[in-house]
Amino acid sequence: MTIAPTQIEILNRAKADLRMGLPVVLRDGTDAALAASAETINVQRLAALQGMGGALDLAITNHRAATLKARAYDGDLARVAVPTGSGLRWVQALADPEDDLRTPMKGPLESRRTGPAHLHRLAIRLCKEARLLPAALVVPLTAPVAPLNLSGLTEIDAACAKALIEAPTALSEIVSARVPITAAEATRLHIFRPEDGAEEHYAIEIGKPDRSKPVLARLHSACFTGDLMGSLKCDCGPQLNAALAQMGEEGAGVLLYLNQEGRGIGLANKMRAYSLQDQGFDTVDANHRLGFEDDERDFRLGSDILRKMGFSSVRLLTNNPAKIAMMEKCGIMVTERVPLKVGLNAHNARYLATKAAKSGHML
Ligand SMILES: Nc1nc2c(ncn2[C@@H]2O[C@H](COP(=O)(O)OP(=O)(O)OP(=O)(O)O)[C@@H](O)[C@H]2O)c(=O)[nH]1
Ligand SMILES: [Zn+2]
Repeated sequence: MTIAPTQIEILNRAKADLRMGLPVVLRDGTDAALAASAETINVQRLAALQGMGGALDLAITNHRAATLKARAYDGDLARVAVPTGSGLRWVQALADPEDDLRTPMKGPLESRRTGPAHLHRLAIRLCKEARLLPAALVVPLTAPVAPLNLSGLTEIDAACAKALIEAPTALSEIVSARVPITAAEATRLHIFRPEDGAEEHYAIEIGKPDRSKPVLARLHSACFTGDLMGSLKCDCGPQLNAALAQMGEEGAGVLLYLNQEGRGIGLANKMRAYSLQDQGFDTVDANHRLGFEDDERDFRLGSDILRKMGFSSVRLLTNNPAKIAMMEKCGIMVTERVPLKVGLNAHNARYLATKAAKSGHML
């Protein structure tokens, strides 16, 4: 063991760099590129990337490309050539759909069809991991680009990074303590910390559930607006309270509070999605216009925490069949689905209907 950072630590540094607007170096064998977030880059750094003389691309997902009517020759992504002289506003208008309806004609956009796209794909993935808009500026570092002083920039080995991002995150329990709550006085809160330095996740254990029997369980994804503000746009707050109340009544249960805000896109992007919903798009289309999949969550976290707590089978409080499928795939047996139908109101009726129609949620 040396004191030098591990690949996973370097990867996390890269996410922080992207959030600050700093470019990172991506290397894969002889291929190398400089990548930066389209959302956070500033005028000076954009000018520096343009001054390198290489083929500067804006990498966007196929979903964002479809909205912009840009060709996605790489399947899941498009490499849109950044025309000489384009400024920060051009880049931001392509990355962020906020003004799409006001200024619909952004083109003509020219997508690159030759050359490799794997570093562009990784750059988009890193932006998503950093909870930024999934749009990255990418410029090759191979000749004929002007030599650049890269000292101090975080350098990532692409193959390593890809494997690390795809692997389930290892979590360990840091601490647990008694927290009496309205739903049940006998409640403990457990804190689980991922080894990659990312956000912690919580388990609320009610009573002392028998580990040899299926436990009444809920995998609840963080919803700041619903859980804390009492937002009427979704059903999260009432679901959270109803689940805890049912566990309290039965005297046992476990609610995992997973920090996957906005189905894994982060609160800032969820607010962008809400702004699009105010323009008339539904919850799924809003995610797509931003460049995301409908659901970017990783439910492997949930099965890992349950296993670490000694549970192997659950009675799952959910209306989402994807959660059941994922639990079973990850080796947690779902002996029963317990429906959780609360919180319907005039503001969230369309949202819930969309989830039923497009994401297979059970009404
Ligand atoms: N991107 C996005 N996320 C949203 C929106 N509305 C709510 N969310 C998020 O959706 C997630 C809902 O989480 P859950 O209630 O655990 O999951 P679910 O898929 O609805 O499944 P069940 O509630 O178990 O039936 C939370 O992370 C919310 O922050 C939206 O319009 N867009
Ligand atoms: Zn919510």
